[in-house]
Amino acid sequence: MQISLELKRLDHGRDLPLPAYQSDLAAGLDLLAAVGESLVLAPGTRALIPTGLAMALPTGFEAQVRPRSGLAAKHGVTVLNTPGTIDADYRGEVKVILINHGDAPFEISRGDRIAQMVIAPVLQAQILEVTELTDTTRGAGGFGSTGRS
Ligand SMILES: O=c1ccn([C@H]2C[C@H](O)[C@@H](COP(=O)(O)OP(=O)(O)OP(=O)(O)O)O2)c(=O)[nH]1
Ligand SMILES: [Mg+2]
Repeated sequence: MQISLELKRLDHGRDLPLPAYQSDLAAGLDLLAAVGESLVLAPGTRALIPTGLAMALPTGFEAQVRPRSGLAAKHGVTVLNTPGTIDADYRGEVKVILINHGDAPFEISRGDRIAQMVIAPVLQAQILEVTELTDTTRGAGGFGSTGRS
């Protein structure tokens, strides 16, 4: 399914390519780091990385900011709040909260692909407060409650 996504390159991202799907059926658009020359993420530290992009998602959609598995597997670098949520009414800069869980400093250069963004449909619930909930076989069981005799 295809939708249109309005993307705006901000001044500090003007020279960077727009995010793109890297294969025909890729789910995520790679996000690029709109940092200055470069930035080093020391082990155990996090940083809010600018992408130089703002956008207008269509009503009924969100964007999820997710890690790239290559960075996680090779360097222990991931998105701290994964999946980050971009609301359809957000017009500020999209930023990525990266954390270095590895044991070596991780260098981020301008234009590096640091995360990916997946567009997904959203349902907003109409909240109905009740005093009784319907009965179910599971009831209040959870947290490993099934399969026990
Ligand atoms: O990884 C992320 C997560 C969020 N945002 C932006 C877009 C999103 O619409 C807004 C708010 O995000 P969220 O609701 O997760 O943060 P909050 O702490 O609840 O802030 P707010 O009170 O502004 O909703 O911040 C990003 O740029 N990157
Ligand atoms: Mg919020």
